[in-house]
Amino acid sequence: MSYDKELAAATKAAALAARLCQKVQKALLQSDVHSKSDKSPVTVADYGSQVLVSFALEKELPSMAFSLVAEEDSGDLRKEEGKETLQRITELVNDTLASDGTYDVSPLTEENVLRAIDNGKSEGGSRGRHWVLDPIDGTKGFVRGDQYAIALGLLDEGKVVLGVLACPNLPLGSVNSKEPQEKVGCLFSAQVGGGTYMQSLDGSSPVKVHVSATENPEEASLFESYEAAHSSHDLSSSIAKKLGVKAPPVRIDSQAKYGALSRGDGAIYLRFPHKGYREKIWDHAAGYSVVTEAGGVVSDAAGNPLDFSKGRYLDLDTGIIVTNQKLMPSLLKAVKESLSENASAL
Ligand SMILES: Nc1ncnc2c1ncn2[C@@H]1O[C@H](COP(=O)(O)O)[C@@H](OP(=O)(O)O)[C@H]1O
Ligand SMILES: [Mg+2]
Ligand SMILES: [Mg+2]
Ligand SMILES: [Mg+2]
Repeated sequence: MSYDKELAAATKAAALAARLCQKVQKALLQSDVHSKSDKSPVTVADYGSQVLVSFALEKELPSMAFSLVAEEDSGDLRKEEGKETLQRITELVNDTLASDGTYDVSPLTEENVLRAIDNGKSEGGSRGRHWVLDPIDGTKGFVRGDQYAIALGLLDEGKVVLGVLACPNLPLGSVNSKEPQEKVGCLFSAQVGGGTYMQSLDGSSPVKVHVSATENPEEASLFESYEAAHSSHDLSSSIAKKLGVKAPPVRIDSQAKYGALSRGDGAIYLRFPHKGYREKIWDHAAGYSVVTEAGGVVSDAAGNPLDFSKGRYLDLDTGIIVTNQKLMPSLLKAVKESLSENASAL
């Protein structure tokens, strides 16, 4: 089955949301950043991006039954203290729609904005189709001025069938390049059986990308979270040592890691959250599609495939690991050994 229409819609939606995010990141105000009940940050751009993706998907695919599993909800914006933030989001969304010009619509009201955010409340699951959205993945990176991604995937009968990653700050060349890179802004797109393509966010023609073909861990560079709170740097360093990886780890925020891996900038991505953390499907669905269609393999630390069909969370055994087919067996072995020796690192 082809998902061409859905992929085209997802690409448009993510690129539109990226415009809003870029504008906000350039002039981020202290008042734009808030704290959620779990203490994690959320900004006006996370909400604005979710509104635009939800809006654009409905416009582009009016006949498709619409279900969206997305990270943000409107709870805090409906409170008295959220009023000003809601106004600012509504303004940003309307400015972006007007300057983009694709959709000839009257400005959205605050109520439209709240409803568009709440479209993302779906529980997902193993039946039918569900869009899966992280409107800004890597909010901490976004706030710091670093990497982030707008990550949009589609589930069909519990399987990820397409993924789009818009990475506004990712260089078009390798993240390992020693040269300063002026050209930034990449969009990765993939559909099941169709390979992975990268284009520049400002609209160059897509080129097919592949994961690194290296069989030699000594040559493999390794990605992990910038934030040590999101993934144990100690554990990945022990795994890297066992494998013989020579280069220091490359730390970047967000699913931009999956994008960079899909074009061979590095060969391994390790993610080991600290005990008790539950992974959400929107943190991985789009990246999973982009990296697997480029020839990569994604599994949990026990070597099991990821199951996106169980609702908003991924149930998995300690951590997520990504690499190419050749390196996976030795990586799994190193992961198992390191986990048994360093259980306290999590
Ligand atoms: N304690 C924790 N352990 C692991 N992941 C966490 C975490 N707290 C937040 N996260 C997730 O890590 C994501 C960012 O990943 P990375 O470290 O690769 O940039 C966040 O996405 P958001 O930024 O969308 O909230 C969030 O879902
Ligand atoms: Mg978040
Ligand atoms: Mg995220
Ligand atoms: Mg997010």
